[in-house]
Amino acid sequence: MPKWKLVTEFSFDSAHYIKDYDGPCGRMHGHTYKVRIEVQASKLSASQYCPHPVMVADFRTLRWAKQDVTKGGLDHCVLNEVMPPEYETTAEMIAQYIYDETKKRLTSDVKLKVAVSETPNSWAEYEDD
Ligand SMILES: Nc1nc2c(c(=O)[nH]1)N=C([C@H](O)[C@H](O)COP(=O)(O)OP(=O)(O)OP(=O)(O)O)CN2
Ligand SMILES: [Zn+2]
Repeated sequence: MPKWKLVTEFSFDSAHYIKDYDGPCGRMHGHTYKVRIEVQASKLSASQYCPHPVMVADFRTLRWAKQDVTKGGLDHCVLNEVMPPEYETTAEMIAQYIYDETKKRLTSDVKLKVAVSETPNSWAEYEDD
């Protein structure tokens, strides 16, 4: 069976604090978050921007979180104020949030994986099989 895999990486700058964290991460501070999104599918589809079945998913769609918060993304915001309260602002749950929001924008056959990094040496990855 044919299979396509797309990978896109982007960053955004935002502030956050981890609620009830005993240490500096409990105070408001900022990161340049790095995000890596991988999608896989065995067929191509039309998209929001292109009516022909020529893409797994449009890179523009996958990169929604890179946009300024006033345009629906996560750039230049306080994540605790923008993400729904059921998500804590750990790298784990930011990855989960980006996964959940990205999944809504994709066709159901597309397999998705999201990784988030707050600092150069640490990554959290989320997928849901
Ligand atoms: N599993 C997780 N652990 C931590 C998270 C997280 O999201 N998931 N987040 C934090 C803090 O947000 C913090 O900003 C990161 O702190 P830290 O790892 O200490 O980063 P530093 O670059 O300051 O690390 P140094 O080792 O001091 O250079 C903490 N943990
Ligand atoms: Zn932090």
